[in-house]
Amino acid sequence: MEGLASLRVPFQTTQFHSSRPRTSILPSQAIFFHKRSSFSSFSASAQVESNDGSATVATPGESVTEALKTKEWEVGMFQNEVAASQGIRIRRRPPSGPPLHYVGPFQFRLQNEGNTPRNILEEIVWNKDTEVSHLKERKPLGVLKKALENAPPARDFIGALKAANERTGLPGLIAEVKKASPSRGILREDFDPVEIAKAYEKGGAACLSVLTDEKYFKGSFENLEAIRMAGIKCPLLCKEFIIDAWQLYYARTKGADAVLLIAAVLPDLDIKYMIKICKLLGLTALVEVHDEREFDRVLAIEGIELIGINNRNLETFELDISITKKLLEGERGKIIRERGITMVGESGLFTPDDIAYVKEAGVKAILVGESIVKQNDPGKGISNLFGKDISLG
Ligand SMILES: O=C(O)c1ccccc1NCC(=O)[C@H](O)[C@H](O)COP(=O)(O)O
Repeated sequence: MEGLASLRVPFQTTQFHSSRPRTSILPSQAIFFHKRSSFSSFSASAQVESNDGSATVATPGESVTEALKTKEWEVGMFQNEVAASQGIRIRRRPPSGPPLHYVGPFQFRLQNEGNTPRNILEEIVWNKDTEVSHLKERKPLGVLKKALENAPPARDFIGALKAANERTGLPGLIAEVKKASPSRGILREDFDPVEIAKAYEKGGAACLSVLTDEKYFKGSFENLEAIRMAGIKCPLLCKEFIIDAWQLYYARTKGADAVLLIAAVLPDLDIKYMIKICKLLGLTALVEVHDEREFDRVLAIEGIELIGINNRNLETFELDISITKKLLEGERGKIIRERGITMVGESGLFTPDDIAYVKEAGVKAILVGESIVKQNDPGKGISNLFGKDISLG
């Protein structure tokens, strides 16, 4: 789509690319502008049928493209309302609406509280929404379904974690291939994803987590594909911000064996629907929670086999590994044991004491990035983390 720019840069992530004079901008406001497509000159009233079969009416002066954008925004607003009713604070779309104003070839939007993300997770989700809609245009679902025929077979992610847990008596390790993160910046300058993946596997990792988000984590689907094609045997988690079922198909075509579904972002119906699609594709869903409310929502969903407790608050970056313990105490821990759900402790794990602490809390697996990816030898980083060599020898 069009180039998006902002004068006030939220979280220092968007860039200004315009030669447009800045004098017309109010001091506390910013402007998003887009180059208008050739469709924009079409101004007669028109009706178009959208994906859900309903019709969108373009009023006089409004192009079909603009009308569709408005419709898309309305759907987003409905999603925001459903999500909010489930305690989800992340808004799927900016609530103050799509771009409104046209001058010459540019489309303007005043930046205000309603269209500025409230935290980094919301910013990531809004960007992902735009990114995915562009990708979908390039590779529609039909094309992906065809590509699935050539995808490598999916491997047993939970089976690998359980086997490692039985072999070592310690939580099975999902080792994360991550170059950077919003909370920590660049973690490793000399980043060779395949070399890191090989070192992790040699060091005793049961599974690998590969960041595919480019903008915030400097990851890529090329990394995921390259690791899969390099002969790595560990099952691979596609660590992505999933907001659309299309991404599940895409991840599978790139060699993923598992995907992450974040309860702080996805309403219950989305999680239920995506779990069904995952089963259809042979993908394992790691459903991530951070607090009691999210955990209870997820426990009420049928067919959940793998739940991660993220010790990092993705809105504030605050890390607290006692969250894993708190959520697994009492009735919830009992339900987990009765149902045989595999629990994963995620984020902020650095020492053998941390591992002992979350193991004691009841996790059978851990997801670790920073503490091992930063080591010169990430394989050695694994022995340091566990306080002993857990490789197959
Ligand atoms: O890590 C971040 O800054 C972050 C920000 C926004 C959304 C997600 C984020 N991280 C994802 C993760 O939770 C971690 O990559 C993963 O659990 C490993 O954590 P760590 O061992 O602390 O690197």
